[in-house]
Amino acid sequence: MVTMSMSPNQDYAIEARDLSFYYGSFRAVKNVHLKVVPRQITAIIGPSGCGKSTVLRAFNRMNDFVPTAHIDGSILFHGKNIYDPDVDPVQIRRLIGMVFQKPNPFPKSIYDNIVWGAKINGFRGNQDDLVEETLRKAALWDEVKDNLKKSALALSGGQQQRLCIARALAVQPEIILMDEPCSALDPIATLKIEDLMRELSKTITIIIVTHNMQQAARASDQTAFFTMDEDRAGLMVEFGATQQIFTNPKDKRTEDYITGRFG
Ligand SMILES: Nc1ncnc2c1ncn2[C@@H]1O[C@H](COP(=O)(O)OP(=O)(O)OP(=O)(O)O)[C@@H](O)[C@H]1O
Repeated sequence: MVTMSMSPNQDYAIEARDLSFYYGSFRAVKNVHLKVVPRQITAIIGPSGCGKSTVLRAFNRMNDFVPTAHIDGSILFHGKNIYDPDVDPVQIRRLIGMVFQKPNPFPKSIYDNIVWGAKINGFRGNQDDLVEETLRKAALWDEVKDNLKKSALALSGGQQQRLCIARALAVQPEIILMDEPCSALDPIATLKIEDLMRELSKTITIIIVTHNMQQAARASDQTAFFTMDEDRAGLMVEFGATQQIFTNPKDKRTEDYITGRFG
């Protein structure tokens, strides 16, 4: 197994280098170069089918579960291509966690949702402390502290999503990938998640796929705009500071998309 320790001067948290992604013979994404800035929130936006989720999942090898999927190019994490044969994907998914569109807590207690993954990953510390600390980080502690043995499925959708974020945090990742994490939530729960993302980004890197352009504009530091080419392959058109992308895009395709003329 490869040990990944942060090199002190690394200017990216993870980097896609000339990444093309295939499902069988279909090239879903082509030639993506993307350097994700550490401890910031990066939003990936673009029209349906342009490969946002595919790229996001490539960042922690979640696509390994799709038998026809394969990549060209590399994804560098601590200077190492995570697709190299000596890299353990389980270790990658511990360091690069994921939160999905629909909250998916385990059908267990709130407490067990937090400690389960941590125990599998060799956690030997005090479980009560881990649960409290993690739920505080996920801005959920005050709402659930008296009901830790209650089923996670009895929580509201927004609370379940914050629990899923807590569950991801419990194994101390460096990066959290979020695939449309608020699409099943109401506006108040959505804002709570965005506040939480802002707080978490002081210490970890967040990459979020969102269809909601206001959310990208409001909640991210960097934005990557993807679109689809004539061959239906997704490509990255533009990447930069969110404010620049939304106020002064360099590419006409970005401008058309963010002003609602396309997509
Ligand atoms: N498991 C799969 N097998 C085959 N093709 C797939 C698979 N998953 C995605 N695709 C195809 O890859 C392309 C990119 O899909 P992807 O879901 O990454 O796009 P997206 O931008 O996230 O779309 P959306 O915004 O609609 O979620 C699409 O053409 C899609 O049909």
